[in-house]
Amino acid sequence: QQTLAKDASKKRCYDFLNMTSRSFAAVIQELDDELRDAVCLFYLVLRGLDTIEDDMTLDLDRKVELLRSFDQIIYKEGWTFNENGPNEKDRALLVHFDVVIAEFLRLKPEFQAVIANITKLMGNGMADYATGEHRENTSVATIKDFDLYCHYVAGLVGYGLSDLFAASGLESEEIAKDKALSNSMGLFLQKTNIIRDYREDLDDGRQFWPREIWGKYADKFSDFIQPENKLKAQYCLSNMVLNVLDDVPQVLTYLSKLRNQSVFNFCAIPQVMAISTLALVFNNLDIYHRNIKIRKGEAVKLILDSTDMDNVVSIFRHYVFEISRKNEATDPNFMEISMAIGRVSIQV
Ligand SMILES: O=C(O)CO[C@@H](C(=O)O)[C@@H](OCCCCCc1ccc2ccccc2c1)C(=O)NCCCCCc1ccc2ccccc2c1
Ligand SMILES: [Mg+2]
Ligand SMILES: [Mg+2]
Repeated sequence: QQTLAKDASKKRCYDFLNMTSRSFAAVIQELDDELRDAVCLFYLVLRGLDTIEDDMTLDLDRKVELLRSFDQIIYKEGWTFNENGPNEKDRALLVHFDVVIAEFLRLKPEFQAVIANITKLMGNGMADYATGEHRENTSVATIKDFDLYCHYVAGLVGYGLSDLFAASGLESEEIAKDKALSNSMGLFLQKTNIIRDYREDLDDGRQFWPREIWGKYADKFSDFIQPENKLKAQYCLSNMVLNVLDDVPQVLTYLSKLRNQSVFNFCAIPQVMAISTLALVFNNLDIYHRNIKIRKGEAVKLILDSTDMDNVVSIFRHYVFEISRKNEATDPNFMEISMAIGRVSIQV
């Protein structure tokens, strides 16, 4: 009877994984046995934390209390949460979070420790950001703030994944040593999403683009949706893409160190989706009006092709070339973008 109950709650966790993630559920489920459950629970715990961070209807003090104590909450058997607003997209995960906690507590202690440590760092980072001096319109001031916020919400995921890869024995301890490489794996994904999500976040009253960049092109963050600001909007966008290109060399270096096939697929697929998305959004003013996504057919092709380093390198070369083709000489960022592309091109 016990095993039946245990299998049922594990199955429910994978149902929550498929419910809360379009892009990561498939690649997580392809991981080898030694890693699959740990990475699934790592995702669900952090998605639960992010569901609290994203909820703008929560009282700020209540939000901060939950963010800073989430690393202890995941040890509280039976804990659930139903204070999320009705429109919070993943509220069901927290309503049934006792199932996630029960499975988390069945992981090897070493995996639990990695997940709890990253949860503590991310929860406190999110809380610091939510209560920081720029709290009034949750805006990011400098490029340094931008890198720090993305480190909290995504770079730390890279840290934790590298630790899990090493702890599982499927990758060497070496992969977890170079924190800058693990950080870039998260920054590249998160920053690309932040560029793509300009309009969705603006409508939610949130802005993650650093004022140090967009302030060069407009007085207000929402100015870019006005047709008369088309040119400024294009230059601001290319400036944002330039900032993201900095992480490409480290992403390729990290991927080249992986040895386990299932880990490589898991790491490479989100990165090739991101470089494809980056080429799509570059000089594409539609991002100021709607959420654009790469076509399904292209995504499928990328997934099938991203199984070895040579293919991944040529996929990056293809999209970096596409960005250079779209790069316009009249753009004030033209030279910097050409040089950033040059730095990547000598590597791919
Ligand atoms: O609400 C949403 O749907 C989007 O939320 C974004 C936000 O609120 O900014 C934002 O929330 C961030 C806070 C929660 C992070 C949850 C997460 C994501 C992916 C994982 C993959 C594997 C294991 C654990 C994972 C944990 C978000 O989901 N951004 C997507 C990019 C995050 C990338 C994380 C990441 C970092 C390094 C990686 C290295 C290799 C493979 C996957 C990687 C994945
Ligand atoms: Mg979110
Ligand atoms: Mg969030």
